[in-house]
Amino acid sequence: MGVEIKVEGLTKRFGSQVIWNDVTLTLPAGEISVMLGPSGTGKSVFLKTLVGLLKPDAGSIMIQGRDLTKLREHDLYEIRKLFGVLFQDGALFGSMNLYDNVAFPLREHTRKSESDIRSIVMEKMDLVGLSGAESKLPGEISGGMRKRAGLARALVLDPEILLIDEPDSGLDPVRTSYINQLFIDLNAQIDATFLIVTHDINSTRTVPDNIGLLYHKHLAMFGPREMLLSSEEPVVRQFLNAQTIGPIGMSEEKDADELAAEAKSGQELPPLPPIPLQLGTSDGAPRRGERPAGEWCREHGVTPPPGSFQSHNAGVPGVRADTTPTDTTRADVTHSDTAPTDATPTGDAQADSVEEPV
Ligand SMILES: Nc1ncnc2c1ncn2[C@@H]1O[C@H](COP(=O)(O)OP(=O)(O)OP(=O)(O)O)[C@@H](O)[C@H]1O
Repeated sequence: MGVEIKVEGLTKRFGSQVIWNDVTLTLPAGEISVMLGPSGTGKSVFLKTLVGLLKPDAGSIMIQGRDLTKLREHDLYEIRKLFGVLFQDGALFGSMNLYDNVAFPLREHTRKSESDIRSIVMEKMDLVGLSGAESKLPGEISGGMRKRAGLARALVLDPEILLIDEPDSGLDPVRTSYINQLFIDLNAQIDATFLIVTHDINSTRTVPDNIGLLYHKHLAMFGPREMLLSSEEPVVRQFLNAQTIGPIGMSEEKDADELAAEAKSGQELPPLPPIPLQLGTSDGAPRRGERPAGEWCREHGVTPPPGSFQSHNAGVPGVRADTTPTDTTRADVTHSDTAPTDATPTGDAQADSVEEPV
């Protein structure tokens, strides 16, 4: 069913180096959240802290009424079973074929028979579109397939929480779209709480229910996707729109001289781009975290940037162009020469996507 994770006042240091300070956020049960941040701001450290691999210096992580930071090794071991983790490279054992890699957590952490293990492994391999690749070694397959094998392995213990570190690193844009679709479909099917770390702005704008931004040793903002995509806060605005103008510099914060020079030259951040529709499931099944397009903006009296929530994404698998309040349907489709005219995807579309050899 997915469980809520409530983080309060979390601080992590390595020696005298503060990684982040006083991080407070709630990952809502069953929703997809994305964590962003410039390189080195401690996103991976945050994931490792959530799963109990690193101890924070202060703060709490509440899951099912228990503070994970205070648990003893045995209880921590138990609570870790709620988590599935997908590391950047899939973290597969190079000498084991995919079947054995995916079966590994079941053999390590359960007493299931080999025939039960077989049916679980085959089900998860199928879920990520890797049926038929069981006997391949990690070195014989592409980076995208390794990520999906890592995902299958993260799923075998039926996690309530899925932590995913840079699923799109090293993937081309098409493969990134397939894996994004897979996350949306998986979230609808297993209803777990997802936290994805990514640098991919397009994925961030279209996939999650919530977005967080770590910057300069603190959490700059965390909240619903529409809140961050309509935010005028300079750091959030600069990062989510991939701009050089703004407080974030090449190596961290710009200094006062750099900002003054920028202001003097009259450089300003461009207007906010339209908020795109959120990616839907391939078969149109609803997800728990899904909200009607524009709902957050309406409820909070925020005027979204012009052109928001229109069907520019018609033809993208899973995007239901016909359900949006400001939908102007095909007139808005700017790529009508390449996009299929029927924007309503079918179950087959999903099957095609997961069978694609990535
Ligand atoms: N075990 C460790 N011991 C000491 N320092 C560490 C350790 N793990 C991470 N760090 C430091 O913590 C900081 C944050 O690292 P982290 O990998 O979490 O950043 P990130 O935001 O995920 O970066 P990227 O986007 O480049 O992957 C870095 O300065 C890193 O060197």
